[in-house]
Amino acid sequence: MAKPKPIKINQVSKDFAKQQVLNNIDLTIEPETIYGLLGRNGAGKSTLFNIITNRIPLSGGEVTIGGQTVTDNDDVLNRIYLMSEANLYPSRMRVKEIFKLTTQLYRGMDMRLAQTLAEQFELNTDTRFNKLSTGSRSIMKLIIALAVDVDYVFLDEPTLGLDANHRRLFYNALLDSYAKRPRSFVISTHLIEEVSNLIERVWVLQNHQIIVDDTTENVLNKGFAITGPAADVEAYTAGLNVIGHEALGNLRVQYVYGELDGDRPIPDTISTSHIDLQRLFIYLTNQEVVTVEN
Ligand SMILES: Nc1ncnc2c1ncn2[C@@H]1O[C@H](COP(=O)(O)OP(=O)(O)OP(=O)(O)O)[C@@H](O)[C@H]1O
Repeated sequence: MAKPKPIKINQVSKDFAKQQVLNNIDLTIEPETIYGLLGRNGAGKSTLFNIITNRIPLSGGEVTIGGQTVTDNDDVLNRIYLMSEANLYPSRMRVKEIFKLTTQLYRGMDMRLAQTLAEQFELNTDTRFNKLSTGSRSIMKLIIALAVDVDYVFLDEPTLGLDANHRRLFYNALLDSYAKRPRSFVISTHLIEEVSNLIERVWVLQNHQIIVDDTTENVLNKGFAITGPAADVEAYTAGLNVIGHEALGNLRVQYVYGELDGDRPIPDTISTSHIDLQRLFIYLTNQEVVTVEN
């Protein structure tokens, strides 16, 4: 089967009344790649997902696949699945009926996988949707997202309401399913450390724009903690892209995003180490103005 065409997000903007949410977003979603979309509460993650999947209209720009717009285009929309908090199902419908409905709305669904996952997650498929707990609703939607036959799956806070065991089960099921049938997943989440081993590419949405669009590996390689006596640390980090700092007794830690200056010798009093994605995200999104060199 030929590889699907990438999704291109070109200069996409969105305003709600007078409130600007997205400002000229440019992104490419490649086939068979797992992305993490990170952003603080209200940054616009769900809005971006809703636009890409044609749930809401955009205010400017366009979203295309292979040159075709996604707007009201069923031919391309049936290759894209959005799992979100919204409950779109008839409330009295049973889980197994919802699975069947999904096969009709998309190109199909791997019913055997859906059944296996339902057993693993202990979801009774005879239960009516309105009788499911919050966690069980999430589980049902996750099962559909993993079993539906599409090229692009958008997961908007997929683990909402799931306990730690179920979250682990889901991450494993996602990787398993991806290995058997590679396709793209775009995951928005606040549980950054839990997905950092899963995602190949990181997007950070902040101040209406994408401020990071890079491989997870590159992003992690660019994040440093520089620790030592305050005067030495400040002298060493002068001119570098400092995104945050902390005082630890007599020591100071400055967090840097970007290249360290290779020509500048590191004093003996200073230690440098890499930082995790969660901490990097906190500092990148804590500031009014952030300079990010992609
Ligand atoms: N239908 C709507 N009408 C008006 N404003 C909206 C609408 N949907 C979203 N917004 C506003 O757009 C902004 C972005 O919301 P969105 O839900 O996309 O953020 P998010 O990044 O998904 O947030 P969270 O992490 O809290 O779920 C918020 O200020 C929200 O209040």
